[in-house]
Amino acid sequence: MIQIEQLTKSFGGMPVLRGVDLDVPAGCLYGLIGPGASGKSVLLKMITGLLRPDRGRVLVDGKDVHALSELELQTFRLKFGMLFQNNALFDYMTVGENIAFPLRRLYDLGEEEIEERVAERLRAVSLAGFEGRTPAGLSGGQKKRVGVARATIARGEIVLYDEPAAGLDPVTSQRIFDLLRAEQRAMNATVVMVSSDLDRLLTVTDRVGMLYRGRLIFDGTTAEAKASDDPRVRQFVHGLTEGPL
Ligand SMILES: Nc1ncnc2c1ncn2[C@@H]1O[C@H](COP(=O)(O)OP(=O)(O)OP(=O)(O)O)[C@@H](O)[C@H]1O
Repeated sequence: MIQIEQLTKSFGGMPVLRGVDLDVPAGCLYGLIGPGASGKSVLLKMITGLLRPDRGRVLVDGKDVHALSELELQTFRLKFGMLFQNNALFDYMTVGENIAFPLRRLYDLGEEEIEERVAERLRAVSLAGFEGRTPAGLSGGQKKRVGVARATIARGEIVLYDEPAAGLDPVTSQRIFDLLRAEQRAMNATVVMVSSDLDRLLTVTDRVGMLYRGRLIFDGTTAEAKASDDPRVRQFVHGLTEGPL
């Protein structure tokens, strides 16, 4: 599980996180929501140790992430799968090499096993046989699916997704969310997902947290988020133009 305590961060004197406390239970699909520039991506990066807080702690399975040495961090990151906003696929590698990348970096596996696992992941995201293609020749939705395959190939216990469906049509977006949910259930992974596509995000989340002006102003089940009478949460979750935001 992930425990976040009093996480605080400023950039150039501008506070982004002002003492955020948040628990993500093991096996939970947690949706992190909030207006643009409210610190959602910053929070995700802090969970993996990619960005250091000014104050506060991130505990993953009881381990203080930011107290680890660089070497310990490398081992610790084996727990994670990640899909970042821009997919971060390597254009000079084939689809198969992209998906195999975390496996090659993290484990010493034979070529045959790597090939089998890449083929299995491609089947899971409905892109069987795409090993030899290059990312440049794929549609936006296909690139996202390759990103999902890469984020899940190392079978990390924790998977972080930042805007997994940004820029996709509604049908493809829903398919991506359904795929992420199916993957999360199959691996019993702990997932934190940031998405501005609330309608679809809330079809797959167990719990939801809302960041606003540097604070976590809501944390509860998806049903509680939808029924919240906090005017800020209600306005954001229901996409209302009138309200305090
Ligand atoms: N490395 C950095 N250096 C300076 N400022 C940063 C850095 N990373 C993030 N910020 C600032 O922190 C704030 C929060 O950024 P973040 O990317 O976490 O927002 P977000 O909630 O994910 O937004 P969006 O929904 O628009 O992607 C922004 O004002 C951003 O400019």
